[in-house]
Amino acid sequence: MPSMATGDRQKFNPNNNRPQFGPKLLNNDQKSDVFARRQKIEQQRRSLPIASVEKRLVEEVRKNDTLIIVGETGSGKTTQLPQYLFNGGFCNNGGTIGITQPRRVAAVTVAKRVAEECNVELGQKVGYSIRFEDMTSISTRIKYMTDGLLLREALLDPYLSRYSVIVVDEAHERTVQTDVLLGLLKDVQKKRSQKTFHQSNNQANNLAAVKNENNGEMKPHLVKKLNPLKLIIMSASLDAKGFSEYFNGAKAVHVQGRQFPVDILYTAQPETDCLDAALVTIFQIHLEEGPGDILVFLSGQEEIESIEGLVRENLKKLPEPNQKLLILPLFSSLPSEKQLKVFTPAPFGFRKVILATNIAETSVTIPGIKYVIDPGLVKVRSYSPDSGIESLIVVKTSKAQALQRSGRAGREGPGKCFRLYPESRFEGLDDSTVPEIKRCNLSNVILQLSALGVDDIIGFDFMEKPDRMAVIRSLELLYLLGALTDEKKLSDPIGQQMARLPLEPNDSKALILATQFDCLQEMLIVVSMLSVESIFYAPRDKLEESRTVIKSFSSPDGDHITLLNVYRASLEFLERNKEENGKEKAEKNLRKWCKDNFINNRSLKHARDIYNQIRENVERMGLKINSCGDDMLPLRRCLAASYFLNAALKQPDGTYRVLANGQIAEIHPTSVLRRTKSECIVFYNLVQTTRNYVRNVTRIDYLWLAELAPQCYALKD
Ligand SMILES: Nc1ncnc2c1ncn2[C@@H]1O[C@H](COP(=O)(O)OP(=O)(O)OP(=O)(O)O)[C@@H](O)[C@H]1O
Repeated sequence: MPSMATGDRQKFNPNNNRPQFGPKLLNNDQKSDVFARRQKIEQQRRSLPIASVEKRLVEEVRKNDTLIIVGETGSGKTTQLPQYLFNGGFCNNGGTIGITQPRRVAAVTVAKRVAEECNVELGQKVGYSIRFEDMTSISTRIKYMTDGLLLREALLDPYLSRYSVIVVDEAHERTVQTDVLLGLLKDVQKKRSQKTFHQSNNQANNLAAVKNENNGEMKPHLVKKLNPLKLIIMSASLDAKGFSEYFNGAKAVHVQGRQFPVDILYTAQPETDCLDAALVTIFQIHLEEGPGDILVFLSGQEEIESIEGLVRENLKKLPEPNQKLLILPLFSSLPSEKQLKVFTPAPFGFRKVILATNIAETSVTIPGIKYVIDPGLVKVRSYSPDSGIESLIVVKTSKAQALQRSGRAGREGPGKCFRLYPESRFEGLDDSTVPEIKRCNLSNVILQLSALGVDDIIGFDFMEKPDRMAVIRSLELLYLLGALTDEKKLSDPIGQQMARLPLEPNDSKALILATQFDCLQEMLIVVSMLSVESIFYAPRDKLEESRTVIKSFSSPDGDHITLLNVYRASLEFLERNKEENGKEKAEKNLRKWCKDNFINNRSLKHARDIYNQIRENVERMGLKINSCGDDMLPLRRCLAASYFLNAALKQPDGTYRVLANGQIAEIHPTSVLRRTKSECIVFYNLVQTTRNYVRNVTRIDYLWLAELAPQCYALKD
């Protein structure tokens, strides 16, 4: 899957686009509301466990260049520490306090809260910056951002000289980005204490590239002198010892106390059907417990949408007064404005039920949540360097994750967490999650590090080294794609261009090549459609009907072109409707069109957003956006030229053998080529369930491989 940042794709420049407000004149009632809210916030802040150790924490940061802070969920780390440091003078030289979060939604909502606590307009003293959305200005001193964004800033400024302090929050999550960032920050600290500056050619190139990507704008910042970088690693559930060892014996402090108690409840027996257990628990809470909203953790969009349907169905069976349940999904590919809906209070008399993936697991405070339902499962990436198979698998959470999940209750008052498994299972869980870097394909990480001037990946100071075989496999892939030179340096221009696209290397290569095959317009659509989960949906009770309708889009050449057909048909429908009915009505009609055609409207909209975003990227890179019209041959050839490592040949028994590694797989039942007679195919991904399945498949000519990927395939005759 492409590593696409999600959410609102609008580029936002607060200084240009924000409406200018004059002083707001409030009437007396409004004034007293504002006053009461300010008093409530002040009182809340004073009662947080962290408030009693403010002075000590500021002192510890002053004394130690690196500090590890561990404190209960909800104790006030994320919202308060940056304010304490600001008040403690850590921005006096014009420096900024940067706080990284593994997820966009946390960066945005926490920044909003802290701006409110500081009584400032968001984007001024307090702001946030996530990919394609920058809510900061030259006066921003407390800046929340994703860890990926700080990595990109490092391309621009290898010293991270704008920052006096960097706080890596939720470090226990150990995402790939966090791990790369930790290694990089360690190096930046060293460089800043030495006060020498060396800019490699690579960094100079990247600087130019990123400057260009930001429309040539670089925000000025006011650091007069480079002080040592203060680094704070923070979480409620991290292995302080491991982090301390990595940071050369850095000091760890523990903030004691939690704000409100959370009752943990377990089931007596293991549950065989987690979705059903979650459904029953939602209604049990709704009918038997007091007021308060419910947060349910589910493993993915599909589970969320399926339980959403079941809750709605069951709700209709309840007597009228009990039907006041507001169901809100929350997953990463949901557009930002929809994600943020969960943070607004439910209408009077209603109870919110938020169906979320683990994006709601850390950092966020969702107002109103009193009950958490935790089935104890999470979807994670898994990668086998031997087979080259990367898949998403559902596994048990770690203890750290269970703790974080229960910590989403008890933030505004006492809460309850319903773990849908017996207590004995909790005892057997791993303490922490296996770092993502140990279980994912590393080609993207390598590309990122190469762009940062790190050529020796094996020698890079990772907290935990990735598997050597996985590094070798990923280097091989990048080499075969032409992204790396023989000296393992980023190639120019292919590697440089690939590093600038927010996609997996195969997808970036497909876009770069597409312009040569005269089909960039089509490839942009295909890559965007492949970036989202489940475009089609087939309700259990309408299986036959949905199959017939979906068939009308299908192409005998395969799934990529089928997806292209869906996108084109929806766009044509939308444009025609806009002319006749205006934008708003057209969007509404499109929703109905999607429903009638068994297409997931949310996913389609997300694909449109991604399309606009990547199109902007490739335009800035100067690639010519050309189209092959209705002739699909160039597109198929381009797919073969980019996904050549995912080529497979039909076996006499009807299965397929992946040419690059000999894996045997079947075409997935959802593919339009399921019953194909095609001798040779390329596929987008290989998933492992009870069997190996290849998904998103296109028919190609075997001979194209030797012609288009001679570095990998040679003809014997
Ligand atoms: N948006 C918000 N609305 C209402 N209260 C909030 C909001 N954000 C934070 N709070 C309050 O501030 C408290 C501290 O939140 P904060 O995120 O700083 O805690 P934390 O220690 O970082 O927690 P975690 O480890 O779970 O991220 C919350 O428990 C809640 O009471």
